[in-house]
Formats: sequence, C-alpha cells, structure tokens
Amino acid sequence: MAQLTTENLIDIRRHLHAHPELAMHEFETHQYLLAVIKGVNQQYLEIREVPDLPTALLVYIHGSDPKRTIGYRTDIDALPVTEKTGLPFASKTPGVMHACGHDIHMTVALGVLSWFSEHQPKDNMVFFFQPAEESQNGGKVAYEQGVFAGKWRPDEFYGLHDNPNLPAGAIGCRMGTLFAGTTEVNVDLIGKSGHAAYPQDANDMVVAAAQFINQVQTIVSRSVNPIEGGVITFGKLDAGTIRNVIAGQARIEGTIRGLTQKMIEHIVDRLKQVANGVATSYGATVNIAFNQGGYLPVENNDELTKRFINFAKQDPQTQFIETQPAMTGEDFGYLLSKIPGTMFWLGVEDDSALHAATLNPKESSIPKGVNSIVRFLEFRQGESVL
Ligand SMILES: CC(=O)N[C@@H](CCC[C@H](N)C(=O)O)C(=O)O
Repeated sequence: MAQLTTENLIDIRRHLHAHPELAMHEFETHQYLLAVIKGVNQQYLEIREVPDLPTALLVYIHGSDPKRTIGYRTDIDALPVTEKTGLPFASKTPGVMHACGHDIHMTVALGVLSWFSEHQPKDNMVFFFQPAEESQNGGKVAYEQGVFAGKWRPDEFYGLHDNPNLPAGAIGCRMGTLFAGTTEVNVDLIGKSGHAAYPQDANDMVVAAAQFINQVQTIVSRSVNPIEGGVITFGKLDAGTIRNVIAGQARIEGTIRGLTQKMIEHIVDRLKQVANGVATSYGATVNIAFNQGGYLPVENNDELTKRFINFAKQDPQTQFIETQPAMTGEDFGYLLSKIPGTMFWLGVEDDSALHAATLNPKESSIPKGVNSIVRFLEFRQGESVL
C-alpha cells in the first residue's frame, strides 16, 4: 500500500478515538496499530512485539546509510472520562475517552512512519508505541524490561504532546524543562464508623478528610516559592457508604507536581507533615503512599533541542511558538533521563482543556504535524547545520 493520505489519517484518528482503552489494556488499539502498520510498505520495516508488555509495539526502519538511530515515541492509552463531545465518532467504550489526545499522537506517528516507509531514511529509525502514559508508567516499564537493548536503543528520542492552547498544527517547544515531574499520592484516613445519630461514639473520616484537603491548600500558597511553583491536586475522594452511617474510612487520591525533583520532595515532606498532623488532631490512623513511577520532569537535551527549535523557527512550513514550562506530567521524562531527546507540543486548538470530557482537537493539526515532523527528521539526517 502507498503512503497514508490525509483522508486515511483522519479515518484512523476517528477509529482510534471511538475505541479508547485504559493503561495496560490497549489490546484492540495494539491490534489496530499493527494492522495499519502491516498495510504500509514493508521493504525497510521490522515490526517487534514485546511479550512482557503485550500492548506495546516497536517498528524499526532500516536506514540507507545510517549514522545514528532516531527514536520517535507515541503514547497509546486513554483516560477514565465519560466523553461529552457529541461527536459522531465519540467513544464507544463507556467511561473511557481519549481526553488527552493520544489518538492524535498515534495518528501523527503513523503518518510519519508511513512517510518513511516509502522514503527510506538515511538513519535508522525506531518507532515506539507506548502503553500506559496516564498511569502505570509504561515508558519506564519498557526501559527496565530492556526493550531498548541493542539496535533498538535510539541515539536520540523525540515525542510530542497535543496542546489545545496552540493554533492547530503549530509546534511549541522550549530549551530545558518542558513538563513537570509528578508523584502520585494516596492518603488513607482510618477512624471509626457508627450511627449518624451518635457522633460521640464514632470517629468521622469525612470531617477529617475535609480538614486534610483544606489544610493541604496552604502548602503551595505558604510553603512553596511562588517563583518556582508547584501543584497538589486531589482528583478522587472516596468515603462512606450511605448518608446515615458515619464514615470510618476515607481515601484521597492525588498528584503532586514540581518543575524539579527538589520541589517535589519538598512538597512530599510538607504533605506528610499535614497528613500526620490532621490524623493526630482527629485521633485517626493515616497511611500515605507515594509513587513517582517514571514521571520525572521532562528535560529537553540542550544540543538536540537547540537544533530542533532552530529548524522549526526557520522552516517556512512550520509555525513555531516558544512555550513556557507546563505542570502536565509525562513519563517520557523517564526515557529522556536515559536517552537524550526533545519533547514538543503540537497545537490542536480547542476551547476545552486536556482531560476535559469535551476535548475536541482540530484534525487539521494531523497533516500539519506530520509534515513538520517529517521535515525536521529529514533535515536531521542531512548534513545541514543550523
Ligand atoms: C500529559 C498528561 O496529562 N499527563 C498526565 C500524566 C500523569 C502522571 C501521573 N499518573 C500522575 O497522575 O501524577 C498528567 O496528569 O499530567
């Protein structure tokens, strides 16, 4: 089959959007990606599955005169969000949605891969379709399993994230830190349940959880240097069973963000103090669990990113926008701590934010993104210097 057209890519994106799957459960997505990849020119391609990470997929493109191996990574998982876009190709999986645009990421990656399947690159290329970006750190798991051993180890790694705040198809990037590091946190408060009418005989964890959440708000406002910034968000709170039974237990799940590891550690320390203080004052037991996984700050490599930005600035077919660091996290941060590379934004221009149930990225970003990335990767393999 010939190179994928824009029409093919839009159909692919809509199929992927309609069939989202959660982290480490991307089995249909995997099969669909495999079918699309098997449909392009196989002459230079080598497809690899990973038995210990069954939803991952790697594709090697043999270069004609390789000086290096260039890696390109896309994430493939979706979020537990109930879609409210009303689109004809909205999610068919109840309670699951590509609310972070990974359907766009995968489609752009397929567009780039399909182009190089028809136009053999000079350098070798490795495409990594990575499971579990939103949770369970699929990038780190893959790395630790040795997925990038031998010829599968890129010398440099690139990857993108869509951005609704940028014009469709624009490329955003910056030197240094692009995204924050994150640490997941679970707090369990344990008291004593009882009859709603006899609070004196119980120890109410709804009240303790409310106090904890309120008090946590002072960490960023009072204990964090405002110039450096930090985030603590609790996105899930679970307590009690029915209105007239006092809840003896509360679970609060959240995420901590900072642009440096030092800041994350500082916030973690303060959060422990607040949790222990609230537990003491309410006579409760508290268990706190942190998991950083592989969500290290996304640090762009100086040399590669300078070249990427210089190329994007002067390329007449690329709209380049210099961006600020963002408090979004990405487990590509882990891969970039092992392999130098650059993460960048692809504008998808929408009023809704990432993770919103109404996110509706503009599809015109797909061909524009493919074009800019192909042009950069072609340039990277030439002798030109910027
Ligand atoms: C781009 C994006 O939205 N990424 C996620 C990464 C989540 C990391 C981790 N599971 C956490 O919740 O901290 C994000 O929420 O920024």
